[in-house]
Amino acid sequence: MLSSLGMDIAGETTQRTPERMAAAYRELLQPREFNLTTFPNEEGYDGLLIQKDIAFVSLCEHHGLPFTGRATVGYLPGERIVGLSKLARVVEQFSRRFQVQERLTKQIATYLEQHLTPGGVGVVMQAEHMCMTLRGVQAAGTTTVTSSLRGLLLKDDRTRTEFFNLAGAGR
Ligand SMILES: Nc1nc2c(ncn2[C@@H]2O[C@H](COP(=O)(O)OP(=O)(O)OP(=O)(O)O)[C@@H](O)[C@H]2O)c(=O)[nH]1
Ligand SMILES: [Zn+2]
Repeated sequence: MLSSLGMDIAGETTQRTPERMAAAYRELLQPREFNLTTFPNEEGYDGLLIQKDIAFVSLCEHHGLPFTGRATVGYLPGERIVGLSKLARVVEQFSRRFQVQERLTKQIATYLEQHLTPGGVGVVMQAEHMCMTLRGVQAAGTTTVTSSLRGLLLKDDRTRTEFFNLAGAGR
């Protein structure tokens, strides 16, 4: 591919470029392993917990180009609470594969719903897709926003409003 694009892959600096490029893509497509550590909700915490601005990098399955942005993940605890770092690890787990943003957003919500059995889950993702900002339509600066809501965050107006207020506050 690089030769056909005009790169001299025999050059001293570029002879390992095909190999480096393959390794770079492998790295982007290889999430780190993790265990979803949970603890009993001993305090009976019944408020929303929201983690904002989790940076992620994914690859668009149409062009193999990155889309990057920030995720906000929240849940309403049931009998167990999750270790805080694990929310960002779940985002990484599903980001580091060929994706579309809609599927990525749903997969994170479904995973937390199934593994935490919480009162509700909410995921909001905003991203820049390089395939539409750097090439193609070249809509520089465009952000795509997706959301997936489960349980009370979907069904209960007050909880949903609180989630979006907290998710939107700050930056
Ligand atoms: N729904 C959705 N579409 C995406 C995502 N990432 C990229 N796309 C779109 O996938 C579409 C692929 O369209 P095609 O017409 O087959 O490809 P293309 O000729 O390269 O299209 P252009 O990008 O418009 O030049 C484009 O409109 C992309 O913007 C995503 O996460 N979700
Ligand atoms: Zn694309």
